[in-house]
Amino acid sequence: MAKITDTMHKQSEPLWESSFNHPFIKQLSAGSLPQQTFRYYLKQDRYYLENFAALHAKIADQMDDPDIKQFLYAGTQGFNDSEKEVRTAFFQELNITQQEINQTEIAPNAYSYVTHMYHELNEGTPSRAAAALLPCYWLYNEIGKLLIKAGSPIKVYQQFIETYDSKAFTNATAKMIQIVDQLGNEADAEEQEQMQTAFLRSSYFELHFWEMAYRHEMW
Ligand SMILES: Cc1ncc(C[n+]2csc(CCO)c2C)c(N)n1
Repeated sequence: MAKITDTMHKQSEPLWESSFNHPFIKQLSAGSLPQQTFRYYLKQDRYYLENFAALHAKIADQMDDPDIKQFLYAGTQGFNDSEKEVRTAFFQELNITQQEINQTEIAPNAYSYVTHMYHELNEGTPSRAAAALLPCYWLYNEIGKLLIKAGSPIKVYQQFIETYDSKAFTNATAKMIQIVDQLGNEADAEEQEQMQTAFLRSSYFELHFWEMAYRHEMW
């Protein structure tokens, strides 16, 4: 039987291609991305990351498999220990203060993406929610691998790229793919389709996250 993640990857290909070719990504690599745009991205991403981390634990609570549970709980912990630390360093380098973070109004796409993930868990199933988390790992890992070859002349942009090409992150992505495949195998046909839809929608929101930052999207 074909792996559900292969189907998901294929279905999302046009959206992912648009992410790879988005001016935000192109300019991040070239070093021409305005710092204001990156600052905007980081402030919105803070909201996303906090919810993303919290969701790992909420999904883990509802999983039966002890390995999956452990990986997801570690995801919450890992975010709190490492990803947040990397971002704190970025905030310092770009002079983003706590006050500025507190005053950031959450933009439409960041709000919609987070709401979508909660919807998949609260109105759907833990397997659908896990599928909604996967593009976050997988797309960023593919972007990291694509961009690392050329790198970026701007230090923070280079550090950003390196985070997503790292061995630890590549391993976490592989594990998350394996988890979604296992959950896909255990799901019936209807839930498999819903998992694919959750993945596709997250891929859409990932693409629009770049667009949101690039256009400084507001309500
Ligand atoms: C919108 C958005 N999507 C994906 C990521 C990447 N990301 C966030 S948490 C995490 C798991 C490991 O820490 C990964 C890969 C991001 N930062 N922002």
